[in-house]
Amino acid sequence: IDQELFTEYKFSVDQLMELAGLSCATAIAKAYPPSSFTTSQPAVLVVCGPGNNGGDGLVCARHLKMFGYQPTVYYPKRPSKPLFEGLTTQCKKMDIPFLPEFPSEAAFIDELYGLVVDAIFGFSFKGAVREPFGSILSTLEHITVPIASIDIPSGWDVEKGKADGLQPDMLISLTAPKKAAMHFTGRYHFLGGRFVPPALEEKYALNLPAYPDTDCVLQLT
Ligand SMILES: NC(=O)C1=CN([C@@H]2O[C@H](COP(=O)(O)OP(=O)(O)OC[C@H]3O[C@@H](n4cnc5c(N)ncnc54)[C@H](OP(=O)(O)O)[C@@H]3O)[C@@H](O)[C@H]2O)[C@@H](O)CC1
Ligand SMILES: [K+]
Repeated sequence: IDQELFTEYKFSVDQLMELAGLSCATAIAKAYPPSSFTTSQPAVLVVCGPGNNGGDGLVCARHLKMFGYQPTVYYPKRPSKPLFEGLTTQCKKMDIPFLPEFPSEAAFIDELYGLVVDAIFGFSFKGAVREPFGSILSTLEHITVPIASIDIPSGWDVEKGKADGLQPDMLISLTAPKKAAMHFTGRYHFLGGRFVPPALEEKYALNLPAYPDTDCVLQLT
């Protein structure tokens, strides 16, 4: 589906990433309004990985800032591609800080942020987690503030999940929930990425639920 959107339907990655990231920020704003934060500011740590899932995270951070949150980004592995360089510059010009190092202890994250956005890996993740993401995920497994995972909880097998892995409070499935979403036990499951043309939805019998009105997200649970 991903391939066809680009090759046959002629969407660019930037277009879909913008809609995906906007969906994520919108879903977060619905589940965790700024008033629900116990930190003095609605501070959010957005952890971005090296692929398109990380790109969704950068777009999400920019929209969160627009919505009145205080996002901070951690982006340790930055591909030298115009798309990611552009998204990084856009965030910096929105005064979104980039952390030079990941907090060494889970307690530091709990103290400074009210929410963590997991934009590390999406549907192309496979095999054993390589550094620096192994240590980052180990720290995230010990935080107590909620985690909102974009598309798939990072470190999970895309189909089978990971019983002893990250247990996010929120999952924002993009386009359609992946098989691992069956193992999600957090409080909020949203569907986002309202950009699948009906013909494509039909071809793959996606059977997507209807989005309400003009909303770009739909709460599933
Ligand atoms: N149409 C759609 O559906 C849309 C999808 N979108 C989004 O794109 C996401 C898919 O993005 P994607 O394909 O770029 O890959 P993604 O999952 O981010 O990760 C790959 C990166 O991780 C790395 N890596 C892999 N395994 C690893 C390991 N074990 N340990 C360490 N590193 C590992 C791998 O590195 P490499 O193997 O190349 O070194 C590569 O750099 C999708 O989930 C959704 O969020 C939207 O943006 C737009 C519309
Ligand atoms: K993720």
